[in-house]
Amino acid sequence: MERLGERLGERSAARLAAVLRHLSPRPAAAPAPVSIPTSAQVSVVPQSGRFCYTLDNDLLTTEQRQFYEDNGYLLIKNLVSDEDIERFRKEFWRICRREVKPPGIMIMKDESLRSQFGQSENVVNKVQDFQEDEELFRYCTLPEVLKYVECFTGPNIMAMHTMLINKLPDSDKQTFLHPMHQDLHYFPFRPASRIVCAWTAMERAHQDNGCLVVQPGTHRTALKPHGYPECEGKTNKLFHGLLDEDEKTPKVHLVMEKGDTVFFHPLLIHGSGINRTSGFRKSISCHFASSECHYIDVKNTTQEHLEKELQEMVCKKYDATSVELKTYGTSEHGLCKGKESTCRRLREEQDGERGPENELLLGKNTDPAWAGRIPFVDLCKGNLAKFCTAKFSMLIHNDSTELGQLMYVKGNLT
Ligand SMILES: CCCCCCCCCCCCCC(=O)SCCNC(=O)CCNC(=O)[C@H](O)C(C)(C)COP(=O)(O)OP(=O)(O)OC[C@H]1O[C@@H](n2cnc3c(N)ncnc32)[C@H](O)[C@@H]1OP(=O)(O)O
Ligand SMILES: O=C(O)CCC(=O)C(=O)O
Repeated sequence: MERLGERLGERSAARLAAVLRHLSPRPAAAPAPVSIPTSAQVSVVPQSGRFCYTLDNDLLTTEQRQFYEDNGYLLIKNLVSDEDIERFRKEFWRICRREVKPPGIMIMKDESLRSQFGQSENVVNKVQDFQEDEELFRYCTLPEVLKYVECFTGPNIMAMHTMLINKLPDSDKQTFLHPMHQDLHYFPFRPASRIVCAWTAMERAHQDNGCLVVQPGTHRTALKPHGYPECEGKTNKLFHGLLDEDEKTPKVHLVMEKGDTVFFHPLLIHGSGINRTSGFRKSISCHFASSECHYIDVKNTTQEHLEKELQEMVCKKYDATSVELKTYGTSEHGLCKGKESTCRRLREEQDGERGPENELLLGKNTDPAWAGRIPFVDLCKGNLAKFCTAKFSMLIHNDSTELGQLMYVKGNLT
């Protein structure tokens, strides 16, 4: 498999690893866990009766809680500083220019500009899965963001999916329309109410440049069938939308200033239109989930065809007749430059009953290479876990696996 890694080249290999992280129920190229303390002041037990989408906390006012309960989103003005946003903007430029190449990152170009040589802010619609980019991942660890996230997830938080969207000027209806959808369609884990998206405007977002559009109250509905809806212009691959748009519920355009942040529920129906201005519309976002969430099997659900589409793409892209996840899984240390020892160790841990991670948990790991690592049990006590190995999987067949257990796979973590 190391030969496969060489053949694919660095970029493809990182991409393959990213795709497989989406698909594999087992940890992929595993970075060392990083922990960011949360306040741990939020009760993990939803308050009975009045509130079911927010947890008891000392941050949200009763009105704010009620607003989220009723509408499925909460907008906090001026949450992220200009200084941080400028740092994210600069990092985005560096990624576009390939000055930095964080492992696993996905750079999505505008379809009509794909053949264009080079990459710049002018052709990149979004970067996704930036968990290995220290500067961008700082967004997910900002205390001002996390303190709100906690109100929805509780204190044990996983950063599940990250995006920086750069909605390009769109003169010919070719590009970046986000059809109305529910994010839960992409997530094979539950419960939905312990998942929340934090979305921060990096410049003023308004109707003309394709701000977020939400249908308030739709978080109270079930997950609906998604696919490629008929819409003007081209549809982007893997951008599924509601097959039957909910015409009855009014749409609200979320006009937001730079730094404003909206937190929204994964069942809330939302999307964004095209950018009719000549400027860019940037946002940075992360989907967080409680580490007490568990994976579900998407077989025979409305999410199953997304799984199939992903599998087909992987098979086609890597010229495989079937995706043998176990085989790919063993190649991770070869594919992930600079992380060999970590990956190999985790690999050994998966294959044997006992691994260094478990020994760390048991206090028996004296290897200096593991010094300072945080065992999962501690992550559970009020920390944000940055752990892309726990990245959601569409192929989980064990419907009771906790997200946290997927981080380390084996061992009695309780
Ligand atoms: C790892 C994949 C995970 C996706 C799940 C998202 C989870 C999100 C969860 C959170 C949800 C939050 C809510 C949300 O965010 S909702 C939106 C969620 N969807 C996405 O975020 C998808 C983002 N895009 C990608 O992951 C990549 O760009 C894909 C995987 C699509 C291509 O990757 P890549 O560029 O490396 O692969 P390739 O060069 O070999 O092309 C393969 C094929 O794809 C075609 N093509 C490429 N680009 C476009 C385009 N723009 N328009 C139309 N087609 C396009 C291309 O022509 C070729 O087709 P064909 O020649 O085979 O016919
Ligand atoms: O930022 C956008 O334009 C749309 C984002 C979105 O729909 C999402 O994060 O689910």
